Amino acid sequence: MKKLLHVVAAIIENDQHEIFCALRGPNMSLPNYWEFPGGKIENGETPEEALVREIKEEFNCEINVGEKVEDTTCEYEDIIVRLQTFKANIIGGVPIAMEHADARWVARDKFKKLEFAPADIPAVEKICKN
Ligand SMILES: Nc1nc2c([nH]c(=O)n2[C@H]2C[C@H](O)[C@@H](COP(=O)(O)OP(=O)(O)OP(=O)(O)O)O2)c(=O)[nH]1
Repeated sequence: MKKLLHVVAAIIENDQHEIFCALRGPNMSLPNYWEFPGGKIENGETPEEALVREIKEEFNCEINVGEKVEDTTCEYEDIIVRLQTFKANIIGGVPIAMEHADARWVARDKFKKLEFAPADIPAVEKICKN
């Protein structure tokens, strides 16, 4: 049976209505794809707790997690990934990429230029409609 990875990601919007997006590095799994920042849920964590921890670890800032945006399951050759996305606000610090190759604020009309990871695409489409 394929292993199930449960992953969470944050849709963080600034005052200019741009969304914070991160580029996975060449040595990470799923290399060179853009994603909404987040990561794997650890044992005993709620999705919201995991998201707060991952954003602190990977982008050195504090967030407040808001409403759910999408819940997508994506089947790969070797694993199944369930990605839950939530809206989030920065409540402390300025996000900087500690592990990713790049991270930046992106306007919705520029999303088409970025190659997003497969499980992130339904969330991309949803927020581009709003
Ligand atoms: N956001 C997102 N993550 C995905 C997708 N497909 C996929 O396998 N993943 C995997 C890659 C990572 O293993 C995990 C995201 O968690 P993470 O950001 O904490 O991963 P990581 O780089 O620390 O972990 P890893 O390299 O050790 O696997 O989900 C996808 O389409 N979108």
